[in-house]
Amino acid sequence: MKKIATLGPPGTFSDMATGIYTAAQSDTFQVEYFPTIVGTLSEVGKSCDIGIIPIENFSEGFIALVLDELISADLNVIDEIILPIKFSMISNAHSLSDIQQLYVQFVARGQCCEFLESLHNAKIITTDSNIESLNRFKDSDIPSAAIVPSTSYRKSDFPLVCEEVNDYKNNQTRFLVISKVSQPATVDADKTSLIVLDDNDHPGYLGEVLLSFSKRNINLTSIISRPTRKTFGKYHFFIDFDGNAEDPVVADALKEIGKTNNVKLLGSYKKAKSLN
Ligand SMILES: O=C(O)C(=O)C[C@]1(C(=O)O)C=C[C@@H](O)C=C1
Repeated sequence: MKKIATLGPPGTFSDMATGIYTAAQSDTFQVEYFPTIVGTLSEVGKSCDIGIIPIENFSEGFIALVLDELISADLNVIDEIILPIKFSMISNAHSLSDIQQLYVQFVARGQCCEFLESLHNAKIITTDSNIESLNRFKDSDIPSAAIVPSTSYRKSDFPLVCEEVNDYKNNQTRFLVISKVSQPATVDADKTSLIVLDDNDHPGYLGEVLLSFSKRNINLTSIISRPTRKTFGKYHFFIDFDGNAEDPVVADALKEIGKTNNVKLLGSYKKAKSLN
């Protein structure tokens, strides 16, 4: 049976995305849980065949540490999933002003800023996953709280619950399905991801790359830079675009870009439907 790596403990949003992915596959999978996002990613191709990793939140943008891992690791993107994200705050205190400490996952923190700003007395403790936040809160013996997935608790178990504490009602996170082994793109693959590695910085570097897409009428869906960490002013570019790398027009664009740049093709896959 194939093994699939995801962020644990069970009940994280990553686990929910994993459930959606596995339900749509003909293969059966055994889910393996890891305590951190980077730890999950690093098990892909080792103890696990594939992994499900959050890559982008609707309001917070891309998760930098995932982008950085994709630059250095040799991994392929084979699918994506978009999930609605709703958070609640649960507490063993009776009023917000009594809360002394609050557990929140480091990406979730940025999605609940307005609510967290309103808590003046609580020390904020960041965690690696939303279910770690839940478990550490349950173990605490002082007035505490946690920001947790809205599906992860029973309201009647806690004296204080605030629902939908996420800043944006329509909050969503995009997850990537990652594989060590490259797979032939499915026939319905209509989106491609790549990284242009900054090995050949020169005037017009980015402009030339963009021109290769625009003159062929290829629509970019995102472009994001990450520093090379070698010197200021040098960046790698992550580009997502509509189209399959095997489509002759796309293949032609990739060939042109590859002549003067070091391109890391991450893969072509079926674009997930946005939940708007
Ligand atoms: O902790 C979880 O529940 C996760 O699956 C991680 C994660 C993330 O890091 O983006 C997933 C979705 C939300 O954006 C918040 C947390």
